[in-house]
Amino acid sequence: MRRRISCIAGGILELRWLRLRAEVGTHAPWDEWLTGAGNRGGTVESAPSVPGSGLAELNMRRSAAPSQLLGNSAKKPRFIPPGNKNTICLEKEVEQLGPGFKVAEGKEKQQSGLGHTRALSETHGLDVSATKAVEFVGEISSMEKANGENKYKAAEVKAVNRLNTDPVHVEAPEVARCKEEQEEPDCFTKYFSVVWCKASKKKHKKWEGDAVLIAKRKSLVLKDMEGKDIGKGTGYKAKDLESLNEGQTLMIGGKEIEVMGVILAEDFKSGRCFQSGVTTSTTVPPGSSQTTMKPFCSPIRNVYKSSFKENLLKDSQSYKPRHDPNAPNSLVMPRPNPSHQQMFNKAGLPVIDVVVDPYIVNHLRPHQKEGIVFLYECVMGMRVGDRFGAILADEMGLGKTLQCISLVWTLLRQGLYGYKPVIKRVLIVTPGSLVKNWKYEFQKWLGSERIKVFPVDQDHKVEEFINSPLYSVLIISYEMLLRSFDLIQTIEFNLLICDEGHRLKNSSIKTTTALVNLSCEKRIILTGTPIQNDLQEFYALIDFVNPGILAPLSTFRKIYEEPIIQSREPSATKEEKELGERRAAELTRLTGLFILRRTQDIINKFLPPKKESILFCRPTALQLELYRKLLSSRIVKSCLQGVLENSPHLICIGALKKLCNHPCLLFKAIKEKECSGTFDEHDESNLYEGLVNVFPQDYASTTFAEADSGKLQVLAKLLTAIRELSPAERVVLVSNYTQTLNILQEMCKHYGYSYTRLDGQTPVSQRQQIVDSFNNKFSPAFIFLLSSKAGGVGLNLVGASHLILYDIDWNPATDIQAMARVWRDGQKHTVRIYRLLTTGSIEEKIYQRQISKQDISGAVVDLSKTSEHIHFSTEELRNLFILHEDSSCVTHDLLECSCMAKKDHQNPSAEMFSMYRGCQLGKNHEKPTSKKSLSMSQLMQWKHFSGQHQTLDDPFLERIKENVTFIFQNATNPVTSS
Ligand SMILES: Nc1ncnc2c1ncn2[C@@H]1O[C@H](COP(=O)(O)OP(=O)(O)OP(=O)(O)O)[C@@H](O)[C@H]1O
Ligand SMILES: [Mg+2]
Repeated sequence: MRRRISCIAGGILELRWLRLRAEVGTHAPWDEWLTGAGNRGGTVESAPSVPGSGLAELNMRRSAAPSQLLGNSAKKPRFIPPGNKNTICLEKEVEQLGPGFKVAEGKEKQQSGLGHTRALSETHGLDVSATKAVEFVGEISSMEKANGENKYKAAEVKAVNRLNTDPVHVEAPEVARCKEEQEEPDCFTKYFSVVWCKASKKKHKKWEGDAVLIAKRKSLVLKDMEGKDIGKGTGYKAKDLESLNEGQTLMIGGKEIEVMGVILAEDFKSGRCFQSGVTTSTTVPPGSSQTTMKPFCSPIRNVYKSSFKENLLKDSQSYKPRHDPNAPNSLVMPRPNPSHQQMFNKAGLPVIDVVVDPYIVNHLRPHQKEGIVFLYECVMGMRVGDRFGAILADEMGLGKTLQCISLVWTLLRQGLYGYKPVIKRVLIVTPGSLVKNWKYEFQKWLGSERIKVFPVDQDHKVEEFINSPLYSVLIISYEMLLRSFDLIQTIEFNLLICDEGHRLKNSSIKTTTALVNLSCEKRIILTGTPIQNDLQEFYALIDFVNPGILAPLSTFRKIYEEPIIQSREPSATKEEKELGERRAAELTRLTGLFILRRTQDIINKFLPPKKESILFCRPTALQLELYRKLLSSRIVKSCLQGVLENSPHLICIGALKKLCNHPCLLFKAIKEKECSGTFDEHDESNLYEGLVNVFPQDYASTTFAEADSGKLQVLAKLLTAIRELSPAERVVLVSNYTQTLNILQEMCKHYGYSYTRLDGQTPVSQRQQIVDSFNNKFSPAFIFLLSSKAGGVGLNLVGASHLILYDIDWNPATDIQAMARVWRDGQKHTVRIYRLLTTGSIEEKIYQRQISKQDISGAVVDLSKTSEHIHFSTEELRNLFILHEDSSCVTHDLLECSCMAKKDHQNPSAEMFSMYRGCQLGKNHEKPTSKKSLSMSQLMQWKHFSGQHQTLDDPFLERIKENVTFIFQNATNPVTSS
């Protein structure tokens, strides 16, 4: 339910925040949570009992190995002696849904209006009226045998006898008919929901999946949730199989299973029992054995009907979580506080520990465990009252996907109050190139038996998801979502995950408005680059996940945006600065309750070494001449005089960037303009005037000419070096431009390098396949050509260990995104990243701007903008439109470092280098904590040297130094040898 705060005046808004603060104040502060103080983050070893709830500690229900139940007969699942008559009825149900089915209906009718005990006694009466407890032999429950089975049986027999004499027991006519049919003992089929794992003697079982067990006469068939046979066995005693009941374990085909509940024949036939979540919902708590007689729909609701409730609460001892909360390394979700219970557990159902499946927990990194707890608290409304949204903004590669998968799996299978799972259906919206990756990750972490997810593509339409009972997770691209929105709207989703969700920063785009209209209140945005633009975009993301939490936009702008922006102006007064900082701090604090961001540093220790080099490439003579000519054009001059109407400066910037990549791109643009024949004063043709004469007479844009571009020369040599020095390693080659990728592709052909390519033109359906086959170690492709704009986000390209960024984007996030594709979990080799910049050109200026903008770290937003939106002052343009021909690195010149004068800084170690006080811009103690948000002062701490030095300790750089004027280099997780 969307709730908007209708505060219009700032004062009211402040009041609202005060209230919010007060609500929030009941929780541990965010930083405390993160650091684990306040006992909130990470593994919760011993969940506190719920004060005032009147509920005792609840026992685990599903995951416990049978051995854990022994020694306390009260905790044991009840042993219900086999009832031949009943099984004959079931057989009828199976065979024809005839009399037996009627029995079920009739019984249901009888039960309604009766109390739990009475209903139970009827069931038992039906089961046992002509029998007594039987021995339980064969493979079944050998562990139970070994641990005082007799006592167990005795208790059960007693219970059964008591039930047999229950005076309220009345036989329905159908029951009598069952009794008559008792004479055919061997003929029955029963269905059970079970969990299974490979047979082992371990105390703490790790169940590997749900399954359906079919018991027919003396044989068993085990089917996974996709309906595939995963185990078979014969030679059991029919009476043992007939009497199978919840909590009992047995072996089948090398697998151990535990029975979770009985499935109606009808549910098996309709396939509903294979539907995700059904195993939980068709299973009733220990102590009740009436499942077989209940219609499928809403069994949980029936179980918790008010007539039952009291009994169940009293019987809370017999409730147990799906997984053992006390098992070593268990990840238990925080218990709700009393106010949460008051709000969300009006029925007073038992509070059950929610425990993440140990199958997945064992793979989780510490930060991922914290992330799962965080997400859980957010979507359960435990962090901010009545809000259920979260933004997981971990830096790239920290495994946001796995954290979400863990959450989804937990919520689909477990309930906090009673057994009803928290969610039933999940919608994951993601960029097209990642749809298959999500499916792959689900499989990677949960195997194929546990859950079936449905990725939408050309061949698999949303209708199929709607019509099939098998799926609980729909994965769809943003584009496809819009196309199928009418259908999507008809599905009730309980959790919405928007991967790379920063695209929702614009609240007026179709995708955002469509998603906002979905009536799903648990919403998660995943993004590695959360706020690329301004505070309004930040607001849009917040408002998407937690509608209304920040008050109306107009108020937000007055209270936050304006003071914060004002405080950053050079002309800001002391008071303005102070106000802006305080507002920013408050905004950070407030939003920090449901935004979690961890930097890549936290997984560095799990990753192999990374070496990052910024290579300043010497421009060719042709590039220099063209560059000069461009700068002397009338259009550039008018820009410098402040004539910026129609954005002529963007045309100039575009031309200079093309030239830096390769002169042929400029040549092509000139020719195209000539052909189009249009002309006006601020037009490109004005810029290109006379330029064509600078090109050689026979110049052709179609021919690949390595010698014309400084960066291309460096690239070609670098690839040759990689091929020779590390023939088994592969390269990702990134550009922001399709035309540049075409040139790089030509170069691959020229050198005979096998390559693969992913850009905006690549059909979405093929993207994951391209990525997968490249990552395969047997892939023949040496190079992966990647358009960072099209496919930079989210991809895992760990098949490569070298990544070359051929050009630079205004937005540092784009480049950081691209660079993170290779140095991530799963990478086995030392990673080498190279950024190519043309010395003295606009590329250096863009780079400087990138890193100086990242200096604004710590503020609530990174105010760097995408190129079209950047506002340039005339002063900035003047700086941008200068060519520094006589510098080997303008960026280094800016650092005012003394090393160039001394010429003795080649190859100092990072530590040694920090001793050169003359090289430090900042003070030593201001060393930044995150290497990711590189600033000018941090750059100073990188190793840096001119390409002229005689020996470089890097064999790859050694090969290219002739074409490189300067190098900055940084190593993370360095090893002693390069
Ligand atoms: N605990 C883990 N152990 C091993 N590998 C992991 C772990 N967590 C994640 N991974 C792997 O790390 C890679 C990166 O994870 P993922 O794609 O989820 O990152 P991300 O946070 O979504 O990054 P991005 O912002 O780039 O999309 C994947 O191949 C994933 O399978
Ligand atoms: Mg991702």
